[in-house]
Amino acid sequence: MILTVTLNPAVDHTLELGEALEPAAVARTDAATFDPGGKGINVSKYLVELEAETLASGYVGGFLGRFLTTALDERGIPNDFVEIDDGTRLNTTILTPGAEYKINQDGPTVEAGAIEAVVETIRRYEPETVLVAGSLPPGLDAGAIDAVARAGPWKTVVDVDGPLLSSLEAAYALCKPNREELAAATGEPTTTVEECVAAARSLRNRGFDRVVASLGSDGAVMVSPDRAVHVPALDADVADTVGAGDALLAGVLSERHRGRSDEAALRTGVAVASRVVSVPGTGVPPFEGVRSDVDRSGVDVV
Ligand SMILES: O=P(O)(O)OC[C@@]1(O)O[C@H](CO)[C@@H](O)[C@@H]1O
Repeated sequence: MILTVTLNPAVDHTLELGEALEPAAVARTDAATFDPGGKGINVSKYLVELEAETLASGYVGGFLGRFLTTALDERGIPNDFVEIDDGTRLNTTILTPGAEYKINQDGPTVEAGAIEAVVETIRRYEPETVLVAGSLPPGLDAGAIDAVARAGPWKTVVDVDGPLLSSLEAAYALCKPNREELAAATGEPTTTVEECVAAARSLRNRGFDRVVASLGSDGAVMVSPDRAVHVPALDADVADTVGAGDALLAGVLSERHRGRSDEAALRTGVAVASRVVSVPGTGVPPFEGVRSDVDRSGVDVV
């Protein structure tokens, strides 16, 4: 099982507007969705669609927390969250013709000692892999993620921002920075694919067995102990990019969990991400035909 931990989940509110946002004018729309979100939760949503065994965990609280777990139950996403007193946040995406605005709240305060309750939940399910993904809520620091990684025999994967990535101290099976996070974590240039591979190699040497970097329209690279592979992006009609990195990670983790090669895993990740960018917000599009997208994708060993 791949158990995902989202320490700072969100309800994703996505609004599509027919025209640009203007100051001091009321914008109106009938295109609005609410999705259970946060990076680990999204990965679990995509893993279910890829028929991989998963469970979503983390903290929830308040009426948005209740909405989130109810929505996951209704959508058949296995979940077991720790309840906290403060309320789960609402994150907003506004899509206008040609522009994407994203506003993320800080989230509820969580006491440092509360990480033990999440660790207890993880232990109950004996997962092979644990993914910790997304921002930390106020009250927690990198030590909480290291505590999860050190608490059991599972492989731990992380998808966190650059400064947090560089302050982790435990051993990790994989991390998935985007281009900016890779630059922030290493202080190295990441303009070209070759520079991203070099930066990913130096990040590998700091305690991450594999580094998968999502590079937007340049696709993605994976640097593992013995090689580096690059898969270019597939053509897609992009509604928005929210959740693209989570989709890439879900594709990679599902295939690696099935014992497939790094190339196969990265090609699947890129194919899944190209599906997810075609729908607004963090809803799950149909994944039929994703295998033939994988066959269409190229791969270079770099
Ligand atoms: O504020 P964080 O935790 O960094 O990111 C949260 C978030 O933007 O990430 C997901 C998309 O990747 C969304 O579901 C969610 O709103």
